[in-house]
Amino acid sequence: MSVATPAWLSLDDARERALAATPVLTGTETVLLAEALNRITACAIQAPVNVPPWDNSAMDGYALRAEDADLNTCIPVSMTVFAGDSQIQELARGTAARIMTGAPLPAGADTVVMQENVQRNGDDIVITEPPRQFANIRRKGNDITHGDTVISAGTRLNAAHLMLLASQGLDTVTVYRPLRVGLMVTGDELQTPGTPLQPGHIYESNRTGLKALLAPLAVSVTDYGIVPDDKAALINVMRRACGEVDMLISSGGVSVGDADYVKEVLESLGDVNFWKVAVKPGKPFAFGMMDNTCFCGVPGNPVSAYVTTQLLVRPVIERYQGLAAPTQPLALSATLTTAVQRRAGRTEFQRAVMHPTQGGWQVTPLPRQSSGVMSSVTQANCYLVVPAEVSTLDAGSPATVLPFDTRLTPEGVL
Ligand SMILES: Nc1nc2c(c(=O)[nH]1)N[C@H]1C(S)=C(S)[C@@H](COP(=O)(O)OP(=O)(O)OC[C@H]3O[C@@H](n4cnc5c(N)ncnc54)[C@H](O)[C@@H]3O)O[C@H]1N2
Ligand code: MOO
Repeated sequence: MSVATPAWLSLDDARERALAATPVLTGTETVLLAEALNRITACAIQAPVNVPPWDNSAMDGYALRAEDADLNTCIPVSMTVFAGDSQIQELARGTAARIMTGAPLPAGADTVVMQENVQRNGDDIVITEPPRQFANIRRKGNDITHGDTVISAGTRLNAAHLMLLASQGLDTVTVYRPLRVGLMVTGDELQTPGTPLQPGHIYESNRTGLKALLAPLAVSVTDYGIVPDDKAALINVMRRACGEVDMLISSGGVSVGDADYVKEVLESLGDVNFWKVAVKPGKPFAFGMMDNTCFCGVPGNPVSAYVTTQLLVRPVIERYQGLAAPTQPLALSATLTTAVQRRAGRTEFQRAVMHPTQGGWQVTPLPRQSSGVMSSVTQANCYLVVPAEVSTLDAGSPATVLPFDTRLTPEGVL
């Protein structure tokens, strides 16, 4: 008897299909560096100046000609140079200049001896360690040379990029305009936090989590609120979003229940590119286009919404924003402390705790993996990835883990 294969895309295929259908922003704007963190450069940036702009000292000490630096010989100190000094005289032959870190190197000097390697006797110095030519000198353009491409187009600007742009004397940068992302959740049972809970209701938490996941991506979010399980209401909000945002993320109502209308409404307003992905949690994820607005329908179960936003929505946002190279989660190998038994078929992202040992990382999946159990996401510090075709992983076998962060919460969160 043949077994029908489910019409689900693999996670990789789903991601590829979503990325292939996603447009790239064209609008750009010039913003102050102070407002540019996490924005994406719209063009390559060439260095307007050399860094450093001139040869300068890397140490507090004495600048001189290396050939004059005979050990145990008294060398007169003929001048002093501070950082910020200009119009510096040439260094007289056979003499040294007292020099501070960052001060321009006087013409003629070709080495700096740090003051710890010098004895100062009144107006003279005696060198106790022989200096190499060009030691302790930061050469003009050594860090960045005028005209170099310092940042390429499609780069998400981090703190280091902003520092580098500032070192170039720039106070603005041209970036893609913010991606306009709409967020809606659907469900008659959903109630805004901060109000007394009504019978049959639960507190709505997905918008809070998704907004936080989107925050580092520097998108501009329009909150379309809680939409009832009602086709007309969904059509109304989704049609409005079409004219207002580049991308709409909806949560809930995307499975097969009698009040799950999201996919049907997407079909009526645009095209469903795919629905259902072989991923756990997150199977009923839907992707499509409504005119030029990209649509991502994440499942309502909180963990499913959270995980699919990380796995599928984030790459789509990055592509749409103009990021040149999509980001990849850091994947490490860890040894399983306990066996994993499960039904094969979907790539599974289990909430787990990883910790360092002398032999490398170990990983322990958390006991509660239901997609409604958000508390285990807060207790985990990584996902344990179980490949789609695998039903058993033995204790002691290697497994792939995706740390939530580069700084892990220590063991003890359990
Ligand atoms: N017969 C089947 N039933 C279900 C299937 C299936 O294949 N066959 N798939 C299950 C899977 S897997 C998932 S995931 C869920 C997803 O369903 P929906 O996207 O339609 O989500 P809802 O039914 O609207 O909600 C599910 C669950 O999550 C709660 N929820 C929804 N939104 C929020 C929110 N914003 N904040 C907090 N909690 C939320 C909701 O109350 C439900 O308990 O379908 C399975 N069913
Ligand atoms: O795909 Mo669902 O997220 O397993 O509950």
